[in-house]
Amino acid sequence: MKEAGQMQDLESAGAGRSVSTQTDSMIGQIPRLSKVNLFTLLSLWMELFPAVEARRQKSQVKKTGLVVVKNMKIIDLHCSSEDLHAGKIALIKHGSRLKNCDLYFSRKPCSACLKMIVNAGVNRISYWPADPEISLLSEACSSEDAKLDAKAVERLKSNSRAHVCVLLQPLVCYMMQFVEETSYKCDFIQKIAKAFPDANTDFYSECRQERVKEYEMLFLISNEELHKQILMTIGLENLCENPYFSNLRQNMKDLILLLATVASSVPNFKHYGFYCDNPKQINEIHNQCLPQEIARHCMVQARLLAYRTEDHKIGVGAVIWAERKSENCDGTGMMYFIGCGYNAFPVGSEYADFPNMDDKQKDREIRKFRYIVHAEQNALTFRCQEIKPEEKSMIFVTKCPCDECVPLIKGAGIKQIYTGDIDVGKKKADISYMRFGELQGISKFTWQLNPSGSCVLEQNEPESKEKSNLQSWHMDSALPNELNIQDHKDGVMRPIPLNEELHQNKKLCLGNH
Ligand SMILES: O=c1ccn([C@H]2C[C@H](O)[C@@H](COP(=O)(O)OP(=O)(O)OP(=O)(O)O)O2)c(=O)[nH]1
Repeated sequence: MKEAGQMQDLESAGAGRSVSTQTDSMIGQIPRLSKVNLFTLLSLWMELFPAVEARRQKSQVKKTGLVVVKNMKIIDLHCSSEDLHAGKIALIKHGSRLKNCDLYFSRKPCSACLKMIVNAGVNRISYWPADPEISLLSEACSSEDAKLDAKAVERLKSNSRAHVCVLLQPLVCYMMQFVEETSYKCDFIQKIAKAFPDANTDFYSECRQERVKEYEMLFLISNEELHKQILMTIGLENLCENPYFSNLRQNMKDLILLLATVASSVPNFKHYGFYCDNPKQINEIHNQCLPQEIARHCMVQARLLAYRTEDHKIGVGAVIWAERKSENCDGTGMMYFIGCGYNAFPVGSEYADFPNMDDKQKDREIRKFRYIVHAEQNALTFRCQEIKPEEKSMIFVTKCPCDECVPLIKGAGIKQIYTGDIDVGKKKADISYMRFGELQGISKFTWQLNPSGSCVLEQNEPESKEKSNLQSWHMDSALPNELNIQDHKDGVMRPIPLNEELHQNKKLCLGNH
């Protein structure tokens, strides 16, 4: 089997650890997402980065997400824009620094991208085995150009030093169950569940189901025969036979389900979102909240990272982004990636090198707190870009930053924190969360009901669908009966009566991808 054989264990390759896959993927009691699957999931998720411009709907070129990895560390996240494919964006951004990098694409890249990235000396190109970037689906299927492109890609592949392959690993035992449980239990869902105890619909399951459907449409070819045809055209004929084909589809379905589950844990529900408690702050430009869809998108990235934790009790993920003053060539608009991390013991350590008990343990020497590196600390340490003081930089953390991390975030010059506030004000034996509440000089956006719109929301109102216009900035300073939407393009404030908005948004929304 040419490519299925490449579904190998990559954990130890470059990861600096000699532990076996099973030990590594089952730290203590909780299952762990493999790095390869994390990169793949993030590439799919980047394809869904909320569009800042009109999508290429009619074009045969599909939007593509891309994760750039060096030494098994994520160094950038991209998504194609109106003008540029993801591979070309990576080339523009990194040039020959792509040498020896591994690239994870949400679709097999077209020949125009492939020839450049191969030429830059990349080490490996992994892609999701469904419809490629130059689509072979629908009427376009018969397009001569699409088939020619697929052939050219094969030729480039066979003559290149880079390894062009499909890397999908089966999830470890109980991974899916664990992701389902932790997603449901996470702060974002629980806060809503507590506020609406009588809600007669299980909004979380509804969210999840809708997302599963949506992502299956996008990332899985429902007709198996058509899928086989596409695999044959893109040089994966060896995967068309069973059991390889059914295994491949099962792995794809599992990853789609996992992505949908994590994505629904930061739901687009009523007027819940990341809001600032201090309305005075938001008039300053550096303090203005991101569009909620983008904030949720980045928080889901952080939540995915948390499934790589080495703490057997709680996973924490953090991702840092910044906003340039002008448009970027990337499909992420003005946003660009700075770094990411999760809570883990120091790099190079082996499982069992360090104590891992929590503060309920009487013996202080065997507690984890002096050894585990926090998600924010890893994101700052392994960042691949400088944090520029003149730019709006922001960190998304799945858990409220603790007292050890708050001064680090501030000292690094990060302007905004997006997080939950479940532990705020808590003082535990070895870790406390007192400083976040008192923190000044950084805007804090915590998960809550929009403070300016909450007064008119009734418990049994239809769920609200957020406006998908990402060129609008939601402003917290709205009058009680209306939400002010600022058109970011022309700077004009356009008030939308809340009633009208609710009327437009009857259906529970799972995001507007
Ligand atoms: O800003 C932070 C705070 C904590 N952590 C990580 C470090 C450690 O791995 C875990 C500790 O979390 P918690 O405070 O919830 O302690 P616990 O002992 O795991 O849980 P609890 O005492 O709530 O039962 O979270 C971070 O990554 N960033």
